[in-house]
Amino acid sequence: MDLAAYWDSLPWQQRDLGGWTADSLAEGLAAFVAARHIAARQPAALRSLDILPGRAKDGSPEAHTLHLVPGEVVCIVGPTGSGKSRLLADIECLAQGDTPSRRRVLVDGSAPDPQWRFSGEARLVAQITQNMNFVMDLAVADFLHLHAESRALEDADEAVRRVLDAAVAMAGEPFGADTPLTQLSGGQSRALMIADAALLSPKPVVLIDEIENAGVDRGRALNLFVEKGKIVLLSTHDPLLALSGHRRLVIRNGAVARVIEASPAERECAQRLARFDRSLAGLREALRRGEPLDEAWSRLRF
Ligand SMILES: Nc1ncnc2c1ncn2[C@@H]1O[C@H](COP(=O)(O)OP(=O)(O)OP(=O)(O)O)[C@@H](O)[C@H]1O
Repeated sequence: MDLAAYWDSLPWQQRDLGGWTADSLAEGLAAFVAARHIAARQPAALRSLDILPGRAKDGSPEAHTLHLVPGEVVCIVGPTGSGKSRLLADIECLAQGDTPSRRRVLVDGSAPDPQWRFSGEARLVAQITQNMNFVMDLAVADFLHLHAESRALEDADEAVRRVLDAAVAMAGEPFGADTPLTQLSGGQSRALMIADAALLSPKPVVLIDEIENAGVDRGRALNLFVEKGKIVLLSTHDPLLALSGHRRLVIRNGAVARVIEASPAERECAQRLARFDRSLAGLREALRRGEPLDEAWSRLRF
């Protein structure tokens, strides 16, 4: 039953409230409730996320405690099946010793408010995976407008334009405001999700599971999150992407086995690796254009 109908069902004497009509009072109350509800749903500015150690798959204790702060990109590496997605899932649900790993996640140093764990809107975490896709039958700009308006942004048009520009800059193939969401390629969809999560979503933590094959400019995507002060955790098998964070977690047998901070020597190696990667991308492009490999190879400068 809505508020106006409830008010109408009350005895007449109780409705005499100095000039308020049932409708205007119900409207006011509804606005008040909505405002409180929206305020309660907004995650406060996050200062830190701590991941307290749990147990490996064999039950042995995990050795590392992790302290993550806004603007930090943490990469997660490890063999297939080692537990990278489990770690992301623990963060996504703000685990409290109630997942197979028994990890606990603290928000600003304390156990999180249960509503941040269980209400979709109030969650602190946005997640982007290789398998995600849009199912709405809307044009890109209409979707972004809906999101901007639901966030009650003052200049929704400007916000939509910024997300669209960032998404197009990240995607290999350009697309426009009028492109239907369902016609975006995998890479374009991922680019739009990343730009939306970075620039429109209030969620302070972003989890990314394998975006490497999506045709997205990954360096640009990560910078967008860092500029917005998000905490980013990125699980990957791609060596260049694995080296792009401030820290790298090595997962083995279900537990964080090592935490590596990139040394200056490693950063230099990473730059050389990036040059190899560009050469390989050039070869790939030449093959796509139908060039013989030896001709493309002769232009390479390692
Ligand atoms: N600490 C743990 N305790 C118990 N089970 C675990 C633990 N860590 C991971 N697992 C389980 O091991 C299985 C494989 O883990 P997960 O899917 O996270 O691996 P992954 O590293 O993401 O693999 P891939 O690279 O193939 O995606 C899952 O069923 C997961 O729930």
